[in-house]
Amino acid sequence: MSQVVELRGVTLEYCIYSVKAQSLRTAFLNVAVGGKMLKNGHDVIHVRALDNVGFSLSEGDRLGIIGHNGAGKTTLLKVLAGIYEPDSGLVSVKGRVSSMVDIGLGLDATLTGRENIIHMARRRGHSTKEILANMESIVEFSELGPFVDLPVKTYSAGMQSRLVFAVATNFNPDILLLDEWIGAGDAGFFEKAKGKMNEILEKSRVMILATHNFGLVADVCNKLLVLDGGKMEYFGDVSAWDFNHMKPITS
Ligand SMILES: Nc1ncnc2c1ncn2[C@@H]1O[C@H](COP(=O)(O)OP(=O)(O)OP(=O)(O)O)[C@@H](O)[C@H]1O
Repeated sequence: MSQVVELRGVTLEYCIYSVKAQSLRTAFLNVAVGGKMLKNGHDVIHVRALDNVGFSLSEGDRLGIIGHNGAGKTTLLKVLAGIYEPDSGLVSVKGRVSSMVDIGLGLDATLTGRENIIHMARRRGHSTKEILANMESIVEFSELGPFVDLPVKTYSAGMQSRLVFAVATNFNPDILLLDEWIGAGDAGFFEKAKGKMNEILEKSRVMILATHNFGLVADVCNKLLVLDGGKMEYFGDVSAWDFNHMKPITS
């Protein structure tokens, strides 16, 4: 089966400059969750958010990424979306990617919802003609009503989430990246979003979902990646992972 996504030895460090206060630096270095903190002789701290991550996904795979806060889930999705370049390693993603990774990143708060739809869809490689043909279905799905013609800075987090979700899922992407997409939005929209996700799951070649919701992973995904401090603790079939004891099932 052809590989749609392939990562090998992916490592990424964030540099935090000018961390001047010694107490803050010590606090950083002692933190229990998150990527590995490394300091140099100057006022710079490096956080290794991804450390030698490698896996491949084939046509039809649905990957769930789990891990503690700061484990590197969002960073990995950003690498897959092409938002970040890794410091080292190989990333190969074949196909049209649609991501709902960083809501703030995709939206311009000064523009209206409708204008943001155009911008987001353009960034995903769609033509103006294609976007305008899909505009009403995106607006309708977002359920923003008249708010769609107001600046996004007037939206709540849930409303922003609806808008990004409506664009991200409208065009039947080859590869769909979702980050805690269930976090925002009310119960009604969650049910609708779940239905929509199932619909596009049928059509997308690969879906990758980062979440803390183990039940959702067990329901929707066939593959699982467990990250811990930027390192891969497990990659394999969901059915071979014991979510209660957070370890592989041993027969
Ligand atoms: N922009 C940034 N600058 C510096 N460090 C960052 C930045 N973004 C993330 N990090 C650090 O990288 C590590 C991984 O963060 P990431 O957001 O990928 O984790 P996560 O698994 O998605 O966490 P959560 O479950 O809390 O959303 C953490 O230690 C975090 O502090």
